[in-house]
Amino acid sequence: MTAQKAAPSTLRIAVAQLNPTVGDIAGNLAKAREARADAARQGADLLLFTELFISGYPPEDLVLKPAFLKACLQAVERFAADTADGGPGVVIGFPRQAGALRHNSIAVLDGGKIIAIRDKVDLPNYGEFDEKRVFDAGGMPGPVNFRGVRIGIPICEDIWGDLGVCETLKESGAEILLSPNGSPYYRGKVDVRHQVVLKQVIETGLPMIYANQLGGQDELVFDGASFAFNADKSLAFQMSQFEEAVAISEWRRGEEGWTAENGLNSRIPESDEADYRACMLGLRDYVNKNGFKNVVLGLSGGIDSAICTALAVDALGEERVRTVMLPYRYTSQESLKDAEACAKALGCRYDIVAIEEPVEGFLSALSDAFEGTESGITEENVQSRTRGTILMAISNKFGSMVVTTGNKSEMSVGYATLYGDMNGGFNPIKDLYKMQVYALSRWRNGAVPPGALGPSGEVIPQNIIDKAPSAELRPNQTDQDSLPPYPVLDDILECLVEKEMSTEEIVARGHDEPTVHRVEHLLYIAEYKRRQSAPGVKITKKNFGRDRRYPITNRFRDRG
Ligand SMILES: Nc1ncnc2c1ncn2[C@@H]1O[C@H](COP(=O)(O)OP(=O)(O)OC[C@H]2O[C@@H]([n+]3cccc(C(=O)O)c3)[C@H](O)[C@@H]2O)[C@@H](O)[C@H]1O
Ligand SMILES: Nc1ncnc2c1ncn2[C@@H]1O[C@H](COP(=O)(O)OP(=O)(O)OP(=O)(O)O)[C@@H](O)[C@H]1O
Ligand SMILES: NC(=O)CC[C@H](N)C(=O)O
Repeated sequence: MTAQKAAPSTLRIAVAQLNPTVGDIAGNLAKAREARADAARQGADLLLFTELFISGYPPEDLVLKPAFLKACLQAVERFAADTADGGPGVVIGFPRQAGALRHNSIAVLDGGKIIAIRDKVDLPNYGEFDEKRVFDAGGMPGPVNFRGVRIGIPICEDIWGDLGVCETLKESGAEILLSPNGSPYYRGKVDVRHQVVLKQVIETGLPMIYANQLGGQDELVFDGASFAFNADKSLAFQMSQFEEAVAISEWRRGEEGWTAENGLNSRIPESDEADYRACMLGLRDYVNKNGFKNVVLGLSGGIDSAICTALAVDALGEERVRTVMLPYRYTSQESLKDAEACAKALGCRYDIVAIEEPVEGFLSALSDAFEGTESGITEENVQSRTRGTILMAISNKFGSMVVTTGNKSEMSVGYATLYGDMNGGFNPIKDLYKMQVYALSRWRNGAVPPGALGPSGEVIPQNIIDKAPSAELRPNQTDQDSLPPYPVLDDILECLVEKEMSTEEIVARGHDEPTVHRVEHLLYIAEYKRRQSAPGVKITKKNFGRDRRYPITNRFRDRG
């Protein structure tokens, strides 16, 4: 008989808050191995990865491919073999086939083997999540005996829902909870997560370590900000937001169970900074993970293209950003001056390509067809489409992705031209209302976020912030000619989009009834445009991606 090992009184647990790439199984395994070497250097006994780390989260329909699941399992088996070295054990997420079922799972690796597998019970199926589509729910999990410590491993939504996963783990003997997460950013989410974890800590009387993924994946940004709470509700540690890290905490077994204090108490940024950094990280990862060397965008002298340029330079560095001013006869001297000043402040390339000739060429080609008609929006859209064509030509010639710049207010009411300024591969400000664009521009002029590659100082000239916004598609045009003032528009939109309020309730907030009805109408009739729009970073609880699935063909109007 082998002697029973005494249960340890300390456990050093490392959290790997890393940026995997969806589908890059070999790359993610290499990253995991590096993290384990780092954790070993820090003296870790156990290393906790985030949800579905091997595949990257969310893998979506990729998990419907048996070959993908097979490759994920092989990667986990290879990683398990590494643990024969006696170094840190590992908790790592991967999608797995189990007979006819597919699970969102974790494997616990130690001593050269997979010593346990647990499956996610509660599959989120709302907002941006679609897990019931591709995964089957696991059975209620029991704790895993890791070197004499019974650890409970609730996977992400298992701690959010009310299926009682944490409670079951406690009842079946778990001493500590380790939760791998793939939790996307929205404004204020760190507090929400703290509250979710605290609720489980209070209900179970167990401490919990919460590990979250980092990085951009299409529209989602995973912001990290992993943390742990002790059973007495004190914060054991807080890791940084928007940055990769492998951080260790030392847990001690006492009369009251396991507690930790590692002193790591990273600053969590305020909302404007957090939103800016989410947009920056989302753009950076979209461009880099999709293999673009550089980006190009139309710089008009307005606020939207200015903040997009700042975000691009911060995300990629000035040498990877090319701006183009595309003036027409309605472009003012002020715009030319502001655009140039902005590019100069950010240090990126600035070219001027006049669009007079191509626009006149289109209009001349159409002159017979348009004979006897009034000049109007059609001709204005030709300007926007000419700009779009030129930007796409530069994209094709130099392999630079076009950054498109429509903010959420414009995307809401269809104030953008299809195949014109809507051209582009990715939109970093798609989920920022116009007033937030102003707020973030002001914030960026006073600060440089950690990890930004751009310069400090006034990178968005003050005049761009102060002047009235205009598309300059006809003489003396301003946005307010056809839209309510942005503070009014944004409030109505937030009520309609984020809060799903009735038009009656919105009017009761003090808004003019015809304006509310008009905005609601514009919102509904612009659905077809949004369906054709480029993806962009999710910042709010409800973006125009998967969070809000309205029909295009829709006659409903809320008239009480
Ligand atoms: N339900 C539906 N399903 C599919 N397609 C539909 C459709 N309804 C219209 N369409 C098509 O869409 C076309 C209309 O869309 P589109 O060609 O884009 O043109 P449209 O929406 O009529 O005009 C563009 C609007 O954006 C404004 N704008 C343009 C450029 C920049 C800015 C700015 O400040 O940033 C603002 C401009 O002032 C104008 O109000 C129709 O001619 C029709 O072909
Ligand atoms: N003269 C121009 N030169 C270069 N790009 C332009 C020009 N006009 C428009 N664009 C491009 O088309 C987008 C839509 O711009 P527009 O001026 O019509 O309205 P906007 O939404 O207020 O944007 P912005 O605040 O950047 O001006 C701009 O963000 C820019 O990328
Ligand atoms: N991946 C998940 O299960 C995440 C769901 C969870 N509600 C979150 O947003 O963090």
